[in-house]
Amino acid sequence: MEHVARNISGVIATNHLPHSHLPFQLRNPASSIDAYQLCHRDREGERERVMEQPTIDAAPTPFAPARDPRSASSQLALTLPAWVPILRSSSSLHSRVQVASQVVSPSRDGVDKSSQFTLDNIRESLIRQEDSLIYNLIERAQYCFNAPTYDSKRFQIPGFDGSLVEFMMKETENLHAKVRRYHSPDEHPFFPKDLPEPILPPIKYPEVLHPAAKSININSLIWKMYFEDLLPALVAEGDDGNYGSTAVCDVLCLQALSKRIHYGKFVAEAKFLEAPSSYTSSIVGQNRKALMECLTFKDVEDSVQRRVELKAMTYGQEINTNGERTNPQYKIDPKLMAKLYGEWVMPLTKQVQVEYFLHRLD
Ligand SMILES: C=C(O[C@@H]1C=C(C(=O)O)C=C[C@H]1O)C(=O)O
Repeated sequence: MEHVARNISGVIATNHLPHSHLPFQLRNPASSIDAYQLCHRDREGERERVMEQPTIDAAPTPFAPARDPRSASSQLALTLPAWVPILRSSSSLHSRVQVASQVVSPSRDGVDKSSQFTLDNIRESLIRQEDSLIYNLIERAQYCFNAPTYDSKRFQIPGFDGSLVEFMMKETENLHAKVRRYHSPDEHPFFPKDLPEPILPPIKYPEVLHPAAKSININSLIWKMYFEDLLPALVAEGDDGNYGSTAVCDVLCLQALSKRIHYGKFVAEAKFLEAPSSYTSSIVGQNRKALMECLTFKDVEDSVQRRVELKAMTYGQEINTNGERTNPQYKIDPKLMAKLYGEWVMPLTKQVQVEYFLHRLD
């Protein structure tokens, strides 16, 4: 019970403390899913004690980053949102930008907006998210296309009119909404209509994005791209009967893609803060083409593709206990992974950036 009591005070304390007072010893710029999994793993041994808890505040916070349970001060980190690593101290001193740098002390709403928010830090988070995305796509690639998963007439789901994958996504989002996933500014539902209210109290997020960011959600495009372009290129044709597993994998892939692509909002904000004058006239003139040119860094895109290909090679090989490769076949074609990034992931991320820039001066 003592441990849980500390958690409760952690929740209360972080709601009142400026973020600069929080221990930024977070491990990885983990994605929400990663954070959930890590949190869950960290707490595995404590499950019984946590479940004894009578109050809802005592529940583990899924969208907070993982913490080191041995560190007393890390208790406070429990309620930080998963994307907070982009605000953490960075060893890289290049292109450091202060958000609302005129705010030097915590504002009255208790949020310190002077935390570091740099393009380097955001790019680091995008690099970390590659791991989640590649792993999820590798998992999906073990199954065939499995068309019945996407056929709205194939399964009779009581009270639901749609395909198995739509059902899985909607039910998953309903559940995750209850633990406030979609209150986090880096999370976007595919089916935003009729989501339930969270059962957990709200978290106060630092307001680093322009308020117009809330209205940008391109998940319908991501959904279309995933099923029409990406999936047919990724998996073998045919039907192996694993429709449930297929739908579970699709949900994870779509969520990882959505998070990565909507991170474009943070990328765009950091780019704007670094060089507002480079973007202002294009924003005023609502010039999409000029914005796209200005926000594009070809050298960064090339290195993203190279790294993704190498990661797909590394994660997609079978090795024995001597560290030797046992199968010459990769689980997923590394070149295909680089192509997926080049043709879909990066262009959609840039599309989000353009949408954000267009409203940056509203
Ligand atoms: C995300 C960025 O913006 C653009 C999009 C990229 C991407 O999606 O990986 C990479 C480089 C840029 O052309 C960035 O500059 O890092």
